[in-house]
Amino acid sequence: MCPVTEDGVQYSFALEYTGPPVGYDIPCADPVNINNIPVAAVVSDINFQKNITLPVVKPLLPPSDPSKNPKSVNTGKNLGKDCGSEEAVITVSPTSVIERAVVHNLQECVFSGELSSSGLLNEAGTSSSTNSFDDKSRDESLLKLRVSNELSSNRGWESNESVLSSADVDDEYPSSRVSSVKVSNNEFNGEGRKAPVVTFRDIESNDGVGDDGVGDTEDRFGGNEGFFEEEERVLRIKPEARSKGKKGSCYRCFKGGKFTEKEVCLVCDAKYCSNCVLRAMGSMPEGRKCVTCIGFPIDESKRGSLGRCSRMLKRLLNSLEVRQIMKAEKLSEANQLPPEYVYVNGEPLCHEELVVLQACSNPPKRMKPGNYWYDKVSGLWGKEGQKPSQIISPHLNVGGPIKANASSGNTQVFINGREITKVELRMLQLAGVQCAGNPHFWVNEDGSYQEEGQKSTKGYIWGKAGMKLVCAFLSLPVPSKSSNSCGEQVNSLISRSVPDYLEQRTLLKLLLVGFSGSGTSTIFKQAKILYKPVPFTEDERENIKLTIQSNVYGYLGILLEGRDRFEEESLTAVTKEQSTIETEHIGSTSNTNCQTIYSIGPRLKVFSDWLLKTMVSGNLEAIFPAATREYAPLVEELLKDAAIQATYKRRNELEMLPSVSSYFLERLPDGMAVDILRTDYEPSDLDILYAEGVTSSNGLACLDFSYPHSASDDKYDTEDQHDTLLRYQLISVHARGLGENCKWLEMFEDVGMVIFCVAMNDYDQFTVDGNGLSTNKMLQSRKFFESIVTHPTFEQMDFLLILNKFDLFEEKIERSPLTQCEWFDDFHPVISRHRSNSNSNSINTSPSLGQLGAHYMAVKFKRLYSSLTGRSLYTSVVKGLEPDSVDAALKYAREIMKWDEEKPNFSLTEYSMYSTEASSYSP
Ligand SMILES: Nc1nc2c(ncn2[C@@H]2O[C@H](COP(=O)(O)OP(=O)(O)OP(=O)(O)O)[C@@H](O)[C@H]2O)c(=O)[nH]1
Ligand SMILES: [Mg+2]
Repeated sequence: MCPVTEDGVQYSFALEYTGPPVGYDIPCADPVNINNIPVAAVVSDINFQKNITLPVVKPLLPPSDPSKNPKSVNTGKNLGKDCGSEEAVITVSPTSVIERAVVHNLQECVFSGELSSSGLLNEAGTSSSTNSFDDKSRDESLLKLRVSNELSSNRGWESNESVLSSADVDDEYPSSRVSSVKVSNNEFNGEGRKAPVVTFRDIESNDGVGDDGVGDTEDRFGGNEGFFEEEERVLRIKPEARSKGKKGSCYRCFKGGKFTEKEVCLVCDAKYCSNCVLRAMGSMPEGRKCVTCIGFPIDESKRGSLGRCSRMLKRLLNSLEVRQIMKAEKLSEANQLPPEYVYVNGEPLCHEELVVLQACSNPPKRMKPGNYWYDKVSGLWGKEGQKPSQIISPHLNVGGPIKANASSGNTQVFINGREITKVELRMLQLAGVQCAGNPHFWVNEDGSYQEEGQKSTKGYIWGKAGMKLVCAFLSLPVPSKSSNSCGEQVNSLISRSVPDYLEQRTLLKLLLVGFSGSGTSTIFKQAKILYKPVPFTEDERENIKLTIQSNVYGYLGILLEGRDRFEEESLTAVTKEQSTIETEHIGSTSNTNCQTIYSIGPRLKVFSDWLLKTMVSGNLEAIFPAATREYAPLVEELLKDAAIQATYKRRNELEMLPSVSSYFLERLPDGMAVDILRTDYEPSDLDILYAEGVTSSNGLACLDFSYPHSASDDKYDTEDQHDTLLRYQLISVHARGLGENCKWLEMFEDVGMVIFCVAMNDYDQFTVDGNGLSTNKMLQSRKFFESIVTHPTFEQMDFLLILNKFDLFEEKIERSPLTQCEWFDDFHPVISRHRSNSNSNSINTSPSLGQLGAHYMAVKFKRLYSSLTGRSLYTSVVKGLEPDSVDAALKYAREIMKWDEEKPNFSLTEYSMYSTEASSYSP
């Protein structure tokens, strides 16, 4: 049969794999399925001059390539296009799957090549077969496409397309528009050594199809059961969208440009503007797909966006419709992950195995096509070549036996037959497991372990206090509560008709870092208060209360010290004055019992001396909280004493008194923090936020949370129901906790984004650096920022910069110029106090000096970041301790992560535009 096109030129295709043999365990008994041949490539849309699109091949995650970014893959697109010749050579890497082969404008094409026993297309004529995966073979290989032309005449794809574009909203799916692949595997034997010929045949071109192929085709397609016989299989090929309009325009009306908001088809990537989307996608029984794409599997790179509604749809449809469409998108059969795309311990899954895996009580999160390893005894689960990412339900009968090198460990320590990674070894060591002598451990799902060959349990890995934190720090999983039910009821699970795909929850990690005093602990506490129904337990509140009370004692101590100093200074001044008077009036008696405004009575003096002595000796913590009860009346008296009040007025001279102390010391109308020191004191949320030392200042803190659904989210349309299902983890780690040269950062490689905090009011403050030199705090913050953003672990990571403490900054910049920091020496704002904004009628909308400063600072960091990484930095300003401000910043972080998932749909300019737009100062 001759493949023919509209222009009368006939083509035949030969696809050959000419690279070195590579081994993928695709069983050869598997029917030859073009969807499942891991040849590699990444060719998207090869357009020959004759308007033929040849195989569209999507990357499958290579076994040891954690690269999540499909953009990094060479698409070979231009190669095919520019070539325009009759033979195109496309460079591909041999670790991908031909997902779609689309033939436009042509009625049939033949893919000829050979499958090796490992299921690979191999150089035609040779029958090499390899089962082992050889690293070298992963190198770029060549895939040859040959096109030869003969003459013929027939109608082609273009004429189809005109039918397509007139498709009406509720049109039934026109099966005539389905192309099909006819796979002939009669030459295919069980060993796969003989070259099968894969024939692609457009359904309309079947023998005897007349010019008006549409009606014919429907009949043919309706009755295509007959095609599924032993000898031949007919498979659908996904439609490939091509816009006739200019680049970036709507695929239906050809209007608009790159920046027009568009909805994307999950299958063919066609993009429609808001005027066309409902016409092109109809009632969306399987979610956002063109009417013509219904029934086709989705583009795997879009799996992450399943069920995540766009703003456009929310505008166009009512919420019930949106919910139904999103539900259909997640649940419809055609959209489910094809089991054969998931390899577990080197074996592709079958349908039942995938169901078992997804329906178990603790399933892998967000499963995507790829290669995974699974330790059935402990339930440890991870991507091939990587450390474990999760502990799923154990004892599931899926995939093959685990391989020793499954996680590419090189520690010579084994768990259930797998050589563990360095991080796991570190975890074992921290858990107190003896790892000397290259032991082989047997670890059960409850964490109990024993050495192979021995009977007694030596201990419990995750049982030790603090192990959860250690694991969180090392980004290692811990057993979830649901995973320790021993033995899954596999059979009953298989019989569950619909696996609960909705429950595929994921944990998105946000790493919060910043230089000392930048406010990370405060943001962490804010997140707790904002997103946890019970932010602090009774015990925690009691501890916080004690912390705050001891802080206030600390402030009091600083005041008392100050008072001593001021009193002494005054006395010296007075004595000096008196001695002058005395010399002037010789013979008068000297009076050493001088009183100053800083003097206190003897009783208070005794108490003050005792308190200072206790504090200096570091015993305050010990006598606390007894002190609160016993000395409360004395403290109250002290705080109200005129001498202390006078000292407090000169607080700017007390370097040791942190500015936050004003919050606690000035909270009452009578001026001092008396109520705090009472035993019945209950700290408010704001007290907790202001309190120093509530979260560990050295180490690491983790917070698991979900963003609650709030009314304001609806208003701004930033939230969708699905988000309340997503779990997030905020990991706060102190600069000190990262070790020298941030060496611990590599433990956070699986975080979704990094939030970096900078205290804006640091610009005129100094601190002593590691070399004992006094350095500007902002410059130190910048240095820390540089080392984090350039750390190899975070190469592809998104960064959100939080410019913190705007309230303090705004107040400070009015009296202390920003140029005090040498990095900001070119800040010369032009302030017009009564300039009206050209965009509004309001008077005096010009930004304040603080706002200009914040914007300037954001730009400085953005420039620095892009010069270091070539990427754009997201920024957000946190106004102060009001919850709304931190809430906005953390929700912004969530939005960024959402965009990240949809990144393939964004162009760089669109993306960076978002970042600039969204970065705003809250005032
Ligand atoms: N006024 C004001 N104070 C803030 C803000 N954010 C944090 N603070 C205060 O700044 C001080 C330091 O904040 P922390 O959150 O402890 O800073 P950190 O980065 O954890 O600091 P270390 O752990 O000590 O390195 C605390 O007393 C906070 O109450 C803010 O936006 N406005
Ligand atoms: Mg802290």
